[in-house]
Amino acid sequence: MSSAFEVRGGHRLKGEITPQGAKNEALQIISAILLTPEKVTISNIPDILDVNLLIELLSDIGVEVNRISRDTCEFTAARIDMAYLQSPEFKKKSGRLRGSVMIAGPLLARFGKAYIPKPGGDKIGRRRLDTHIIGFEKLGVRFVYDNDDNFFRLDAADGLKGAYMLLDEPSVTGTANIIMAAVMARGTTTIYNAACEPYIQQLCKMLNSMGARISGVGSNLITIEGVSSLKGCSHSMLPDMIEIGSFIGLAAMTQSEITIRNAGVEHLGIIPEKFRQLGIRLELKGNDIYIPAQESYEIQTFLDGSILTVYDHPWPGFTPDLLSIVLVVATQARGSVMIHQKMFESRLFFVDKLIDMGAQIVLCDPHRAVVIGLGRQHLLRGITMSSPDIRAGVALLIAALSAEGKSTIQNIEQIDRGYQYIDERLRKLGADIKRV
Ligand SMILES: CC(=O)N[C@H]1[C@@H](OP(=O)(O)OP(=O)(O)OC[C@H]2O[C@@H](n3ccc(=O)[nH]c3=O)[C@H](O)[C@@H]2O)O[C@H](CO)[C@@H](O)[C@@H]1O
Ligand SMILES: C=C(OP(=O)(O)O)C(=O)O
Repeated sequence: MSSAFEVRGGHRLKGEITPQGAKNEALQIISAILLTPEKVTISNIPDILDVNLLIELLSDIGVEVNRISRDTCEFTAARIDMAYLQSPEFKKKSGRLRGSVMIAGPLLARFGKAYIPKPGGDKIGRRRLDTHIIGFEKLGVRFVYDNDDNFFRLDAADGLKGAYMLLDEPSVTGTANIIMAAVMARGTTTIYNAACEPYIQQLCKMLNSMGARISGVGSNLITIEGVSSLKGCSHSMLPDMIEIGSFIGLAAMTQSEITIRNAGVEHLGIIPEKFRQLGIRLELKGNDIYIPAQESYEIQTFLDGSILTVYDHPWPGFTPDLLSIVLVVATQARGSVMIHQKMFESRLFFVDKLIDMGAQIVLCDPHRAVVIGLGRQHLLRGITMSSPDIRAGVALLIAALSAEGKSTIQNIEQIDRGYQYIDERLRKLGADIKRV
């Protein structure tokens, strides 16, 4: 696969686009198939690098994978090769994505053993696994950490036992991992300060349809009554809310009229409202989002007239995965906004590329940037740049599509990790983008 996008910007786009199935949900759901020896059918699977890698990893450890259509797979985890989990190939492969960490919970639940190599994913700051490991420990798991090759060996020789736990932080993958470990533990597990993103809600819905007994779904207090086994099920992924937010930003930045079809609007939480705070008009029409072509948009202030701050917060707050998009969209707004990325310390450094393109941004420190909107007084200039992480990559792509002239975006594997056939889909809206 080639590794750069060449974009000629400054064109208005028009048309309809349908979001892919949610990447971060898919990584949880596909890990959960390990909880049963029976067949599990998953649909609306996004065809993206991270998800394909996870499926490959499962197949390597013995899961039977039957792709019945482009977005639907049947998985049967009847026999698992536990020895493979200690091999160098496993360490290497799972080190290429973040989601691989979530096969540990189901393996502990079913086989009482698991191994976690240093996971991959975006290099956006420290990404500790403490919440996962401490949660497992509360369920009776012992762990050994090999410092030399960043490898956790987890063992629950006496089986898992339900427990009460108050998480140090509402980690998304940590909560998913602990829930999956606890579904077949003896007795009751209570997780307080649990993450409750739609990804987690969907996971719980799937597990309950497999026979699990989870209550409190959607809240930060989850109760799980252990059951002895789980059966097969069918599950369909929600539309990817991060892709939806990216398309809203794209429409505003390129003054385009775009309809996002089947956007699962009831699951978007505060996302539409945050884009409205930037002055973007959008209409929720049934399950679609219509964004009219807008000559300009003006960032709101707080009620007292002070400068708006957009910051990340665990669900139902605003997801950190859309802050890079909000930031890029603000560069062409009228008005100013402070972007405060509280969770990750290296996710704002990509602003230097936007500054090179002509944006007015002050990076105050690794967590905060002030954007002074250009209000379309002049367009950004196309440049050659490299995509540092998945969301910054798409933010740069949006900038390039709105910019004057040609841009080249390198390292687009980062974008392909999470956005399905993005060039092809954007071309259908009229974008001038090609892989080179
Ligand atoms: C595969 C997957 O699903 N990845 C998502 C998942 O990653 P992941 O599950 O790895 O992220 P976590 O929820 O564990 O935490 C992310 C970071 O935020 C920090 N933190 C977290 C909670 C909190 O209240 N305060 C705080 O500072 C953590 O220390 C960590 O550095 O959730 C992140 C946070 O929504 C998203 O960016 C990732 O896209
Ligand atoms: C940070 C992200 O992904 P990952 O956790 O897979 O690195 C993301 O999806 O924005």
